[in-house]
Amino acid sequence: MTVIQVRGLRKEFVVKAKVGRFRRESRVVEAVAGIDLTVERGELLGYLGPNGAGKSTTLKMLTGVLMPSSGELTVCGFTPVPQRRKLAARIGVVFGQRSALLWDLPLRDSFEVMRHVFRVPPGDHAAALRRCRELLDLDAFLDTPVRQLSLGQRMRGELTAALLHSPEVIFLDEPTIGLDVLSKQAVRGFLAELGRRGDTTIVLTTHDLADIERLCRRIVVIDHGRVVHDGSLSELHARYGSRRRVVVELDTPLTTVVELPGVSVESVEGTRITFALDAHAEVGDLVARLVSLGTLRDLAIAEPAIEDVISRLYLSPAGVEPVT
Ligand SMILES: Nc1ncnc2c1ncn2[C@@H]1O[C@H](COP(=O)(O)OP(=O)(O)OP(=O)(O)O)[C@@H](O)[C@H]1O
Repeated sequence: MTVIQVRGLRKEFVVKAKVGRFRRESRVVEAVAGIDLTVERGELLGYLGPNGAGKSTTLKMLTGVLMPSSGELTVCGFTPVPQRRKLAARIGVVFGQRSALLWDLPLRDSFEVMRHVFRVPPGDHAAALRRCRELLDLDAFLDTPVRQLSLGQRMRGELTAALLHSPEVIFLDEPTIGLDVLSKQAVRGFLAELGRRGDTTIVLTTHDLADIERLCRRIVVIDHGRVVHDGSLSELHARYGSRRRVVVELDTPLTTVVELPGVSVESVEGTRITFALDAHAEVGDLVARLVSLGTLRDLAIAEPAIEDVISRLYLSPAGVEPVT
């Protein structure tokens, strides 16, 4: 079942910029420049892109906060801005910088307010809260006023608040930003569990590469307001020619140049050489060559790092065939 359907979505902002000492000129910023996207029920989608790519703007349009300049979009069958109230009952939103919690009251009271706002039957509310308490370890700070919570504790509270009415789709904008390692793990573990159950669709923007590796089965990358990749992480690696590294330890320094298709020398430190292999190169061919030179002592293969592939992707201009 399709829960998000987006066709030709655009958002332009008119900004005033100072020209010279006194004059101000209007300039149009195209934040989202024609996005098509279909998301099915239960998908866990990573929505990525460099700073200013248009991620938050897209999320704001999907959640009914911003009116699109043009294009069509439905979320859970609703058009977000005109049907914002109906949509609010079906979605959950966690925007890292904004809080849905009541600052001066204990966390528990915010959850009680949510129950009334969304008219959740008491039994359903209690069951949802019990699950969040267990999975997010809330009990130690349920009675603490929100303003006294640490960032990680608050984020766990925000996630709970967004989920208590059992939304079909949850939108998360940078949910792990600024959290310590343990809180990050708690949040990721919770989202992974939510994803595994398969009935909640999750759309997540993040700059944290560990979030992507741990959670996102599908990755949509945008740049300059356009989709430049839509697929799995392994497709991303294959498409952007991410390179494995083979580090070899030799008995004596190499005197012959090793020339193989798709293999290049990345660094040489005495008898230790790091080779970079593109997606089509075979490790076996490199090993066979080094053995034939009679010099190989030890070898380690490092799989492509996600940092490598994402930085290559962000550096390749949108619409142009990526580097291989
Ligand atoms: N209210 C606004 N008025 C004017 N320009 C805006 C407004 N909101 C966003 N923009 C511009 O639209 C573009 C996309 O911004 P957006 O916040 O969607 O990017 P992002 O991908 O979420 O970036 P980041 O990773 O830094 O959060 C940027 O050039 C930004 O300056």
